[in-house]
Amino acid sequence: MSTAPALRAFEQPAPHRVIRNFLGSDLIGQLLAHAEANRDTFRPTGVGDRKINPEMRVSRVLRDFGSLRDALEARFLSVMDPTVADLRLSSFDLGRLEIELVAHGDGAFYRRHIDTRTGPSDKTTDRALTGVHYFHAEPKSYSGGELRLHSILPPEQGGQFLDITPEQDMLLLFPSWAPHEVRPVACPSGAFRDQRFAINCWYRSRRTS
Ligand SMILES: O=C(O)CCC(=O)C(=O)O
Ligand SMILES: [Fe+2]
Repeated sequence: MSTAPALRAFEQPAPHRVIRNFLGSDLIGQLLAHAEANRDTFRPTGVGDRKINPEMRVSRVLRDFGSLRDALEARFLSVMDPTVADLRLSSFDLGRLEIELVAHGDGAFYRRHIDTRTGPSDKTTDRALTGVHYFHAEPKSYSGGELRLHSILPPEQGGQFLDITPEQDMLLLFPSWAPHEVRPVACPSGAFRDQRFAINCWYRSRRTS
């Protein structure tokens, strides 16, 4: 099928940016310890207003970062403006950061979605920019779990995708409207500490009307 030139951008995966060595090994160590100490507090993740839907999403989430929250928020905030410029996104007025820690164990996944539609409803802000920061215990003991970044157009209409493999201490940023998915994870040991950990950070834009 031939696509009108104006639609070609919709065949490409959305713009994205990768920042390596984002938090440093000290903070990674503290995050792993925090995750392990709170392993029983992780809850099944939901979609939309936290509705659990195991056809769509399987993983567990912790929203309490304890004493690590301030350092994490400062770090995520520091890359917002350069990322908006780098990805040529429309600038927005930050309402708040939404952060959570997600553990994907053996068989976990998240099917294709856009983050502007899957978050909790909030009358004053909307998710504008998504950051996903990956970390894991060494040696890395899971495989799969690639972040698949899709184009706006589906594959039947010429849409393409790109798989990004999570690396230790890597931050991936993309616009929250970009369709994406988490490919299934294999974590054969079954140990909690071997799971695929990711901090989701949504930069929420204040609504103007
Ligand atoms: O863990 C990831 O790579 C992305 C997770 C995600 O898409 C989400 O929680 O909305
Ligand atoms: Fe997402």
